[in-house]
Amino acid sequence: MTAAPTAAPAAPLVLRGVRHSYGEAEVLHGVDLTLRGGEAVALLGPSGSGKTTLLAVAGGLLRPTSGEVTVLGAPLTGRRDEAARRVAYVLQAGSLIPYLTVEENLLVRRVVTGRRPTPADRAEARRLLEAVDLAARAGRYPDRLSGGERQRACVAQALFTRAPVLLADEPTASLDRARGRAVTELLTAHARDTGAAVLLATHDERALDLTDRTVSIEDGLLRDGH
Ligand SMILES: Nc1ncnc2c1ncn2[C@@H]1O[C@H](COP(=O)(O)OP(=O)(O)OP(=O)(O)O)[C@@H](O)[C@H]1O
Repeated sequence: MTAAPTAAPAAPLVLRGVRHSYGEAEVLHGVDLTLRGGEAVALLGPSGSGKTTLLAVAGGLLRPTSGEVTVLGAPLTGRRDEAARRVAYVLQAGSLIPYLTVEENLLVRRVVTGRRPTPADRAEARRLLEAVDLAARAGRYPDRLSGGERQRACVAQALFTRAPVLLADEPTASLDRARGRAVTELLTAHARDTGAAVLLATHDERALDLTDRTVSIEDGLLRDGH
């Protein structure tokens, strides 16, 4: 037997032949997608094309009807998997806990029960809140934020987890052009600086020049963009 060549490190996120159906209706028809570490990829497609479904399958929120998803080489079979813990999510519906302040909503993502946040945790939470222009809102509760502020808090929350895979579903939907670009820039810089793979779903073509690559989805099928 010959020795196996040194294996390249597994890609942060790989989807192979992923199909998904809601009842009888198949909405993903065999998606193949690989995200490399350090790249930010835009998933562009019109409303109803399958972006949210693809992200939900990639994050373990939905099981594919067939095909497979791996995170750093480990199979993802559900939200409780070890693999799923390596995926951070910016959900369209938001993910802020209402009885925690904005800053606490970040800290709770990484600081496990029983451990107090360190000064370094707090400093990083503050740095991220500053990056999304929410430093002045750090002590507020989510119900006292605007829709755009909530969306930016969710982005900061996902970045704070330092997960190697970050999936963001329309993270700029409630933002004006300048803030939308700032958030896209932040996600791209996060990929570059931390080596994370970032996939952001959007139907907004205005910020595509900021990501490393675009893949388009139409009627549940991918085609490579630029
Ligand atoms: N829970 C569900 N049950 C049945 N069909 C669904 C469900 N969720 C989505 N669909 C259908 O699956 C298809 C893809 O929906 P999906 O939400 O993934 O698209 P999208 O590209 O994210 O759209 P949008 O940009 O409007 O959020 C659509 O035809 C939608 O009607």
